[in-house]
Amino acid sequence: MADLKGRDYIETNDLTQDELDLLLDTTTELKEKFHRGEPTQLLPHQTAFLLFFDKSTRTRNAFEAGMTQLGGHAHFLDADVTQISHGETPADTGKILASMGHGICIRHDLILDQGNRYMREMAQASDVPIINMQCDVDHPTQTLADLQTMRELFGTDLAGKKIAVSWAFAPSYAKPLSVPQGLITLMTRFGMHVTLAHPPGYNLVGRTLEAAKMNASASGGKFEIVDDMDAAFENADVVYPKSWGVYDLMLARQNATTKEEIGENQQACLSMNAKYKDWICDDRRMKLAKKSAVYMHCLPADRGSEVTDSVIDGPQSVVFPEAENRLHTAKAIMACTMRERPFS
Ligand SMILES: CC(=O)N[C@@H](CCCN)C(=O)O
Ligand SMILES: NC(=O)OP(=O)(O)O
Repeated sequence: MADLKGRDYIETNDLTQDELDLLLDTTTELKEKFHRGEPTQLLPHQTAFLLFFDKSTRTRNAFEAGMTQLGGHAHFLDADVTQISHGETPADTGKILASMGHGICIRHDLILDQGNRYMREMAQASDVPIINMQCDVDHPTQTLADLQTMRELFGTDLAGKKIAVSWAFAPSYAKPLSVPQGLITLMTRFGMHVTLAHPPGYNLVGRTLEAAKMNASASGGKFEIVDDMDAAFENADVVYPKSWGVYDLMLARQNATTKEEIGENQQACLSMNAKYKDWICDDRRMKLAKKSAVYMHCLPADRGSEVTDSVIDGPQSVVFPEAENRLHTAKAIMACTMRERPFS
């Protein structure tokens, strides 16, 4: 029987199918108890440290409220006001926090090739679970909530259901790749037909594409990449359009040293995005998907760019139940990694 006690949750691909099922079943149990008003104090007197290098609304509050509901305490840490900003290493920081609490949750998503590495280095050195609240590679607490939401809508057998994970226009510089990468990696585990759509140049990182291909072939699902948002939406059960950045331009920006270089890079990103302003999820595109299709987004969404108000506020949108599921999945991940299996 699967048991995640003491384990890290850094990428969904680190877990077996049984382990993912344990997290989903625990989520359902915790959610039902929450709605019945029953206590779920599975982690009394435990502390989870929440270390944020970047901003958050949903994730921080899901983990803080979630830990209260589990009977423990979530301690918020802004990386900028810790000694990390003076160069203290992930190994040292991890050892110290592990000696004082029971789990360390980290968001470190905006710097390519750093967030995932930071979490892996801390995990090597610390003997409490490390939970990834979004890194440069994956956003596994988001995608688990997305999977939970789909299971609630379509039943636990998602085999053959089509999800369109599409790039969408945003007037901002560059959003992380972790959400689309996490989605194609996880949804292909469940036999889903995953279509990734993006304009030329907006490629995801190779190892996540490889993982999606392998997962699809192992589960009997499908994984394809197209450069046409309409084609991706055709006959979809779920549409998940969101913006992300151009990897090479994001990397160039990280390496830029002068104000001029940064300015030029930013301009290049904005003008590249602007070529694809018509990549918006609107009522016309929703009609290409199945009548029963749902619109999903991790939020925050760029209204008027990624999606029209009529779609995100319309009858096919499930973004608010999806966001609520961040709470119940966060509790399940903490409860399953910070103690033995909670419900038999
Ligand atoms: C603006 C920004 O960094 N957005 C992030 C955070 C939202 C997490 N789902 C993103 O779109 O990936
Ligand atoms: N979806 C998500 O991760 O939201 P936050 O950035 O607000 O945490």
